[in-house]
Amino acid sequence: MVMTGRFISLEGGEGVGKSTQLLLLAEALKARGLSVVTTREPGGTPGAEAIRGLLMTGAVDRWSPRTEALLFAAARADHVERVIRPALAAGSWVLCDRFIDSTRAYQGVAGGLTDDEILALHRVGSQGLMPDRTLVLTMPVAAATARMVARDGADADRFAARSDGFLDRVADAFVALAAREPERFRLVAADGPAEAVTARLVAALADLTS
Ligand SMILES: Nc1ncnc2c1ncn2[C@@H]1O[C@H](COP(=O)(O)OP(=O)(O)O)[C@@H](O)[C@H]1O
Ligand SMILES: Cc1cn([C@H]2C[C@H](O)[C@@H](COP(=O)(O)OP(=O)(O)O)O2)c(=O)[nH]c1=O
Repeated sequence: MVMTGRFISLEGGEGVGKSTQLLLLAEALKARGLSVVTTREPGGTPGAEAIRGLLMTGAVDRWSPRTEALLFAAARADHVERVIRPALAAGSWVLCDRFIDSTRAYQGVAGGLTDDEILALHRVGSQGLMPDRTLVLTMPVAAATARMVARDGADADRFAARSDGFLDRVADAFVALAAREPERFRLVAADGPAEAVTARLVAALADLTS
């Protein structure tokens, strides 16, 4: 009998180190003999990557938060159906760079939709699939923005043009979501060397790996 895998999402604002840590955490889990699939949102399938292209390019006001929420939900539905559920069913752990809590933070708390509206879209699109553990990387917005500017330079996407106030609301939203669901969430400090952050993330999964 194949054991069902665990579904882990990595969350936090831009530049906190999610993409970096996704790869390092995958290596750490593989070293423990686990089968690991890494993926990201928006994206993870050809269809969802096409929707990502619509979301990430163009003027900041190209889409309203309500339309964005629908596009993210549609991309997520394809990703869940074609990649995440099959991988979990096959016994793999799935590490996902952002998931539903990004929609709750960006389009919800910062964008003005209610949490109920976003969770309703998630029920329709993805049958309400929730991660087993959500790891939120936390660091001051200014420090994360500095990392992001160093990474992207002139290639910044639509979302990178958001005001500091918007990014502060996003960061606060993740902390508030974590406080409401302490079983699922862990807040993990994102400062210091990458290897130190990975060790904190592994520790935050200890109850799932034992
Ligand atoms: N622990 C760290 N210390 C210093 N720089 C880091 C660290 N982790 C990631 N970076 C760098 O910061 C930038 C943003 O990291 P990235 O993983 O792309 O973040 P995110 O996916 O959250 O936007 C990248 O240039 C990355 O190399
Ligand atoms: C998944 C998701 C992402 N986003 C935003 C957050 C990011 O600004 C952008 C793309 O995410 P991402 O590629 O992870 O950007 P970064 O590496 O800079 O963190 O999309 C939402 O607004 N809602 C969502 O549901």
